[in-house]
Amino acid sequence: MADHLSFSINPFQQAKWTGAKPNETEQETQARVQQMKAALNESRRIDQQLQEGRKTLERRKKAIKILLLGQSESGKVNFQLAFAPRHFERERPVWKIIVQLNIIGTIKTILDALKEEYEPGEEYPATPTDASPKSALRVLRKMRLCLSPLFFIETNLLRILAPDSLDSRDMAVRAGHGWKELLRAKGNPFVTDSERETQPGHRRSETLISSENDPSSILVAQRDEIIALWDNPSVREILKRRRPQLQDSPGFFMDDIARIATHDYVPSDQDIIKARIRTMGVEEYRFVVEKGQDANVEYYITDVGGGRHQRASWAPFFDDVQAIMFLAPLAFNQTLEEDSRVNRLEDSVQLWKDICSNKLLANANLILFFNKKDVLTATLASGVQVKKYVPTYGDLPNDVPSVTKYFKDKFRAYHRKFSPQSRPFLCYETSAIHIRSMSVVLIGVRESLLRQHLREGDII
Ligand SMILES: Nc1nc2c(ncn2[C@@H]2O[C@H](COP(=O)(O)OP(=O)(O)OP(=O)(O)O)[C@@H](O)[C@H]2O)c(=O)[nH]1
Ligand SMILES: [Mg+2]
Repeated sequence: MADHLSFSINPFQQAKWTGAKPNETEQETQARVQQMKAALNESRRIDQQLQEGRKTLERRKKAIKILLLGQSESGKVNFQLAFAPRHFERERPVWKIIVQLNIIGTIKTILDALKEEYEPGEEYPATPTDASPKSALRVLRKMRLCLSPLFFIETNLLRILAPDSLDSRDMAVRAGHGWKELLRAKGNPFVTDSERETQPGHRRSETLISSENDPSSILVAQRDEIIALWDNPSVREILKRRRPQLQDSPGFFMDDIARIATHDYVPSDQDIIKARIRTMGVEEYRFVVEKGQDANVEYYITDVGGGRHQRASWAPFFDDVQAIMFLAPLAFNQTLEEDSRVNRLEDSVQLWKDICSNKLLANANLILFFNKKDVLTATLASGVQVKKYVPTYGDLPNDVPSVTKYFKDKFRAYHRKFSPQSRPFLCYETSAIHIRSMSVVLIGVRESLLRQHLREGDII
C-alpha cells in the first residue's frame, strides 16, 4: 500500500523529503524512491532473520538437549516415540510404507529360504519333482510369480526413500535428508481418501510418489496368498531350519497380514515400534511436551545412526547436551549385523567406555538403558547359558535379575573409572516395545532432567 501513496497529498513526500536533485524528473525521483524502499525492505528482512536466528538460539539455549546413543538396532526410534508420542501422529503415513517394505523384505527372505531348499544353485527353476498342489515348491513358484510386481514397487520406493539401499531388508534412510517430508508432502497417495479430501489444493499431478508405487493394492490383492505362504507347514519347517531367527527379527509382521493388507490400514503405535529402518547420519528433532510437570518445555533430541561406520559423525553433536540416553540391549548371544564377528554386548560395553571417557561429554548426565529386557527374558527362558558367551559370568544364576545385576555392575565400574569427573550413575531396565511402561520411565527421566536443568539455570 505504502508504495502507492500519492506524493501530492503527503507533505513528507515532497521533493525535499525524497532527497530529489535539482534536475531530476518526476519519474527519476519515483524510481530512486522505489530503490530506497527496496533497500530498506531488504535491510528489514535481514534484521528480522537475525532476530529470528537470535530467538532460535535463545530458545535452543533454554531447551533441554538430549543425545540418543546406542549401537544399531538398540531401539532409538522407540525411545523417541515413547518420549514424544504426539510428535509421531503426523508420521503415520510414513510408517505405513516402512511397515509395507518390512513385509516385502520378509517375503523375500521366505522365498530365498525356499529357493535354497528346492533350487539350490539354480538360475532357472527346474521341473518340479514334487507335484503335489500344496507342496512348498509349488507355493514358491506361484508366489514368485504373483508377487513380482511387489518387488518392482520395492525397487521404486527405495530409489525415492532410501537411495543408498538396494533391498528393503537393508534399507537405511539418511537423517536430515527430508525422507519423512517426502511422504508427508502434498499429494501423498498413501494418505486415506478422506484425509486426501481435507488436503487443501491437492492435485494428482503434484504427487511425489505415484500411485503405481503404492504397494497397498498388490498387498491387498495377494493377501490370502501371503497368509497361505506363512501358514504352509512345509514352509514353516524349512524356515525353522534355514532362518530360525526370522520371527524374532525387527520388522516382522507376517502374523499381522490380515490386518495390515487392507486399503485403509493406518499403522498403530505398536506397528511403528515394531517397524525397522536403519538411520544413517545424525538428525535433531524438536519436541514440545504437552502434558506433565514439564508441559511446554522444549526438548531437542539428537538421533544418530548407531552402525559402527556411523559413529565418526557423532562428535560435532556432543557440544552442548545435558543428557545422553545410552541404549544397551543385553544381547549377550547376538552379533552385530554390520560385523558378525563382533558380539553386540561387547560392542555396547566398548561404546559405553568411549562415551564415558569423552571429554566433550564430561558435563553431560549419562543415563543407561538396558533395553530389550523382553528379549533377555526370552533368551534365558529358552535355556541359553550366559557363560557360554561371557566366560567371566561363570556359574552365577542364569536368570534375569542376576544377569542384569552382573552387567549393571560392569557398566557402573566403567562409568566410575572412565568419567573425566564424577557424576551419578543412572540405569533403567526397559522393553521399548511396551510403550506404556516405557513412557512412564521416560516421564520420570524427563522430570529429573528438568529439575536439574532448572537448578543449573538458577531458575529455582
Ligand atoms: N523385542 C524388542 N524389540 C525392540 C525393543 N526395542 C526396540 N526393539 C526393536 O528393535 C528394532 C530397533 O530399531 P530402531 O529403533 O530403528 O533402531 P536404532 O537404534 O534406531 O538403530 P539405527 O538406526 O540402525 O542406529 C525395532 O524393530 C524395534 O521394534 C525392545 O525393548 N524389545
Ligand atoms: Mg535409528
